Amino acid sequence: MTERGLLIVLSGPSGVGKGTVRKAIFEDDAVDFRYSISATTRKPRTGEENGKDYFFVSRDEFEEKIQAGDMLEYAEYVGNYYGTPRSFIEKTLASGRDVFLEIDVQGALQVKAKMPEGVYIFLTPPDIKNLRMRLEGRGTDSAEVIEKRVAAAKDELKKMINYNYAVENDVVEKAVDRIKAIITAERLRVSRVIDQITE
Ligand SMILES: Nc1ncnc2c1ncn2[C@@H]1O[C@H](COP(=O)(O)OP(=O)(O)OP(=O)(O)O)[C@@H](O)[C@H]1O
Ligand SMILES: Nc1nc2c(ncn2[C@@H]2O[C@H](COP(=O)(O)O)[C@@H](O)[C@H]2O)c(=O)[nH]1
Repeated sequence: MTERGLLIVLSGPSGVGKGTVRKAIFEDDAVDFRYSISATTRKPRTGEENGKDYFFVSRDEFEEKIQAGDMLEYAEYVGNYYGTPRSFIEKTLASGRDVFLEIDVQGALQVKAKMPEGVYIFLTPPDIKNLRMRLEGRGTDSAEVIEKRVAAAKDELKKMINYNYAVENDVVEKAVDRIKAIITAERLRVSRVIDQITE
């Protein structure tokens, strides 16, 4: 029987640097896990590609997918739907490959309730002031949306306790190394547990 892949969930407030850190992790050729592309009703930002950054869909399409049970989890965040397509996750894990999700806190906690065996990592900013500066510096959101994202972040930080790990994103390279170390340790732990069961 094929050993199931490991589910790795990177989460945390908007603007903390999840995408930046995830892209840096995937630049490493030795990384062999698959990235789960989310669906969203948000409009693409300059440079974003359908099927690469997100599957960009209409609200009607998204709601049809919810009704059909096609979403492993979904959340409405600052006026748009975001969700994780279920079939990719199930097929990839069943084939023995590890899957990496980068999703918001509401979604991560939904996945954790369904798949507690996953590895749940909360990426945290040095502080809220720094988070706001990152959102402003990114230059992709209006002042109004930034206020909403910062307000959401204050609630999300309180949910850090529900994760297996908290990683500070003070310096991107350091955060990347910390996350890689967690994944290496978790893979070893899971394979050793399976060895003991099958001994
Ligand atoms: N360690 C860091 N130090 C300083 N700036 C950072 C750091 N990590 C990321 N940034 C910057 O912060 C901004 C937000 O990063 P990013 O878009 O990766 O966040 P995110 O958590 O993926 O946001 P969202 O959830 O909204 O997609 C970007 O401009 C990025 O370059
Ligand atoms: N619950 C989910 N949240 C997701 C998913 N994909 C992305 N996100 C999170 O949404 C916010 C906003 O993203 P942005 O691209 O508009 O800045 C951010 O926290 C993302 O991590 C998902 O599939 N499910």
